[in-house]
Amino acid sequence: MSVLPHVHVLSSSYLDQHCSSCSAPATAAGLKRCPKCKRMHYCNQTCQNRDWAWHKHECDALQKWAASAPSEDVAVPSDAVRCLGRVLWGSQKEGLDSPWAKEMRMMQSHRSTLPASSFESHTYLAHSLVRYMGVGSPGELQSFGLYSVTDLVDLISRFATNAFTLASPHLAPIGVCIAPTIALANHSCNPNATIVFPGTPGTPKCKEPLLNLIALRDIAPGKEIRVSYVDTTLPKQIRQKALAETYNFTCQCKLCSRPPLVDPREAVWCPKQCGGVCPIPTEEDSLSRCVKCGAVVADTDAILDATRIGQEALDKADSLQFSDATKAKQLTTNVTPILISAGLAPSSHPLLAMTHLHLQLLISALPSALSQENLDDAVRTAAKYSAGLQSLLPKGHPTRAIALGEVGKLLAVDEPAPPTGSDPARAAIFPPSGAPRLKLAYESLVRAHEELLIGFGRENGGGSAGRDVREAVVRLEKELGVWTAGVRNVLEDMPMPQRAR
Ligand SMILES: C[S@@+](CC[C@H](N)C(=O)[O-])C[C@H]1O[C@@H](n2cnc3c(N)ncnc32)[C@H](O)[C@@H]1O
Repeated sequence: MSVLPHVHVLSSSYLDQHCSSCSAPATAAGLKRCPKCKRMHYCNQTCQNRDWAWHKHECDALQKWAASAPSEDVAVPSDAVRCLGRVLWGSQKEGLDSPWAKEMRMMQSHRSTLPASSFESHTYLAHSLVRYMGVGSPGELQSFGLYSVTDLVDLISRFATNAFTLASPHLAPIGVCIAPTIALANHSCNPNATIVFPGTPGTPKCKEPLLNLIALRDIAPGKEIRVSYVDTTLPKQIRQKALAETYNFTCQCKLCSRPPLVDPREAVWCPKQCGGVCPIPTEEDSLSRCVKCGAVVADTDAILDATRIGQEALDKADSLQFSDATKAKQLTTNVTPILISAGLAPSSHPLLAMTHLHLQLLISALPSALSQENLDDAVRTAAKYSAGLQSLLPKGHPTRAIALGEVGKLLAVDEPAPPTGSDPARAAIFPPSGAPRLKLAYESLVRAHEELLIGFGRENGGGSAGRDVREAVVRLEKELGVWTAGVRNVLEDMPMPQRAR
């Protein structure tokens, strides 16, 4: 199922990097800036014209907001405020009794059961929205269908409960959107479907950003379609907290109510190194045993300390990654070994999230510092991240598919200084060099392509990410000279054979 969201906006930091209409990234030709507000950017006149129905209201509001802003940092309202602004102008444009406006109003609100933790953020959002809309009195809100403060709180609660992250075809979060039909899907931490923006070839720009609801496995007729509202690589406690705070419910899915004996999200290696794993000890339950050999984890304090330090470092590095990438990389580089030496399994929190952040930092630094050492470091980190995800997410999950593609793409980068000579000991070193490296790149990309076709839709060719990987595979095939019919079949994008009924 694929739909165009009712409204979508880019986050402030992406306004000059993506088109505000179709959300495509800037190409070499650059983007055209709105000459009035100087905030919104577009691919071309067509995209600008298409967005004008919204932007004509927004443009004035943005200019007034910027004029009264105390500093450039806050010269553009948050994406939540701009998205809500578009909801209100949209309701006026379409008509308060239009199906568009009714669908918006029918989305679930938690106004009457709002947790105290959301009072402050909702109040702040309400004040910001009123200021952004330039509304001087409550009466002026009536033309938007808001007749009381209760209606305003309802609007904000519906937004908080139903908004989706607008993501790039490679899963980078770039904004926020509302699509009432897709918002009907309830949550599970082990979902049978996923929501992506694949970027579809041949789709006119006026149809983008197209949101796709994609089945991750066969769903029997009558069975409920469930997606995940939170990152399912996180441990139960963190998922449950986020679900309670933002969505106001306690998840009862199988993963939450009947978790496995050892959840790979919260596991340490056996202290006797038998190959088994033990649950991460907690303050409340410090006795932890290996599920395979029964060995007891002795130094529980060291594990508790390491996970606490890891979480703090992760939060800090996360907040620094764009403003001070060097400092963020220092943190991930220094703290990752602490987590590893405490025995955390690669799929465990916060090691997996730390590995992911470290990988992003390594990849963004590569173009300016491409050395064999840096490239190999990035390959190793990508492989660790991908391996961690494989024990948590099902085959074809978009996050897992993208991560596997990253491994293949990094392995396929030309080696700047491959080792010379024929040292037999090198055969055991990861990543390999020369032809074995290309072969590994090829195998990873073929597997990634297969998974991208699932996670981003076979009919979409796996989306932009699937097409990128496919092109890389074809290039490597030529390089490796492996034009075998068996391999080509994998890439034919042929529909899967129908199951026997
Ligand atoms: C995006 S809406 C989903 C559609 C909503 N159930 C409806 O009928 O409009 C999110 C809200 O649905 C409810 N919800 C979603 N998944 C749930 C679950 N697994 N268990 C309990 N409530 C859930 C919660 O109230 C949540 O805030």
